[in-house]
Amino acid sequence: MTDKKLVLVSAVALVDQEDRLLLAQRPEGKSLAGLWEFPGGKVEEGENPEAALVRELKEELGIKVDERDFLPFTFASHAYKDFHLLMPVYLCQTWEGEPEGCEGQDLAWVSVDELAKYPTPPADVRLMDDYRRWIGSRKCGE
Ligand SMILES: Nc1nc2c([nH]c(=O)n2[C@H]2C[C@H](O)[C@@H](COP(=O)(O)OP(=O)(O)OP(=O)(O)O)O2)c(=O)[nH]1
Ligand SMILES: [Mg+2]
Repeated sequence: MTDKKLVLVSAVALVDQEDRLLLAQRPEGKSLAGLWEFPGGKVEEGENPEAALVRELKEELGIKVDERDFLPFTFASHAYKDFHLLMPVYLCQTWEGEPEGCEGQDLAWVSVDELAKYPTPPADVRLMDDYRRWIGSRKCGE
């Protein structure tokens, strides 16, 4: 049992044609500042996770995505000190526009070999392993 508040966050593994993953650095002043995360954010009241992600990617990265291009990929269920995070992560390889850090956040397109250089929030450690496995299995199938 837990009395922690459940926080629902939608996030994306945005992967380009060279198999690079887009990571965003959490800005100063926010929790977990400086760590590299999957772009996304909190699902608001009355929103579903896919609609929230479409909105967040427009706000944070300035790109247009179609929720039909979101493939359910993995999720985090992680106990932070003050809340419990539930975060579905979708895979998306199609979008319109060039991602920019619209909220002043730094962005990085990261190949799987470089991933270890980008420290992530604690909840993301296992997700990065899922991503490594996915890229690995794709490369074998080529
Ligand atoms: N977007 C995202 N959030 C993550 C990841 N890993 C992780 O622990 N989180 C946590 C950090 C925050 O506690 C929460 C996301 O909240 P946020 O502050 O970014 O939400 P938001 O974009 O809606 O921003 P705000 O309007 O609330 O400021 O989820 C991740 O990979 N991506
Ligand atoms: Mg966010």
